[in-house]
Amino acid sequence: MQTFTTIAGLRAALAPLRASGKAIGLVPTMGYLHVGHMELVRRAREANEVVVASIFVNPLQFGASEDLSRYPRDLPRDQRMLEDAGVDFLFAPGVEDMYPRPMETVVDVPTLGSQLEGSVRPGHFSGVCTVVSKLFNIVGPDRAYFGEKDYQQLTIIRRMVEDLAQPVEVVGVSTVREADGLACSSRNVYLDTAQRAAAVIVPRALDEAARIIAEGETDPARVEAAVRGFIAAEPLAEPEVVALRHPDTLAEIADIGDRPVLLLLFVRIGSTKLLDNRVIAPKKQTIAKVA
Ligand SMILES: Nc1ncnc2c1ncn2[C@@H]1O[C@H](COP(=O)(O)OP(=O)(O)OP(=O)(O)O)[C@@H](O)[C@H]1O
Ligand SMILES: CC(C)(CO)[C@@H](O)C(=O)[O-]
Ligand code: BAL
Repeated sequence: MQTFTTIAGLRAALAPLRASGKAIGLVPTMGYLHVGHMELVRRAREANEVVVASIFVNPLQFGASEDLSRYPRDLPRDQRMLEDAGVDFLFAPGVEDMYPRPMETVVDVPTLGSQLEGSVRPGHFSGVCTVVSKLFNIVGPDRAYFGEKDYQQLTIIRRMVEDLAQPVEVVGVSTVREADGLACSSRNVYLDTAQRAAAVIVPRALDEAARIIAEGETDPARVEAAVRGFIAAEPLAEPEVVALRHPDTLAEIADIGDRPVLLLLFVRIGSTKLLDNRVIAPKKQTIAKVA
């Protein structure tokens, strides 16, 4: 695996491969890799002749009071993991490589990006769209891989690619979990022992919502209130976003009919944000047979 820190270096390495028609898969990350990231890499490796991973802790997507400076970093360890997984190129630019001048141009998907997680992280998704667009321009991937754990991010990126006709196929990858169900996440290292034990409330809240819906509840507000209460019963957990939405558009839903619904959770434990979600299929109506 070759590591590049400059845009020009990576472009020069990829140009002949692209010219000879090789399919390029891109896995964008912020590093401090875990098995969830490695699943994205595995999917990219099985479908593309060339795999590029990127590691860049993107300042544009962090608010002033967020964890940019303490975000976990371990480049040598990440390099070993990517090399072992058969990645061809790692792009690990510094801020000065990626943004030699303050960015004047931004990419924004404002309606989708200002709600849910965006309502508690203003500007976050614009920062994500801007850096992901720039990575697409640098790498020119045929396919790019993103986790369903960040469901709103994945939805916004799909919309950006469609709106701007960016020539890349966006591939969503199922969430990889710890043994107790907690979604793997780089920020899980922030949790102390008590917080880590409490964090299991997040996947359990998804189970609770599925149970309530399976029992026949059709009012989204009642499901959301019950799930909020379920999470808040864990003293260390603060439910910031609990929302039932349309799985494709993230639009609010008036009632839970016979279509699957998406439950999105954004829960704080101490200062750590945990994201999770599940698409829940409602209870099948049993239709009485006419004799
Ligand atoms: N558990 C997981 N399963 C599948 N994909 C994941 C998982 N965790 C992260 N990803 C995906 O990996 C990519 C890079 O994510 P990122 O580097 O921010 O990691 P993260 O663990 O989500 O970090 P953070 O804790 O900062 O949210 C994103 O597309 C993200 O959705
Ligand atoms: C897609 C991404 C790498 C852009 O910085 C980041 O938001 C992430 O890690 O999910
Ligand atoms: N995984 C999403 C990146 C972020 O929280 O900034």
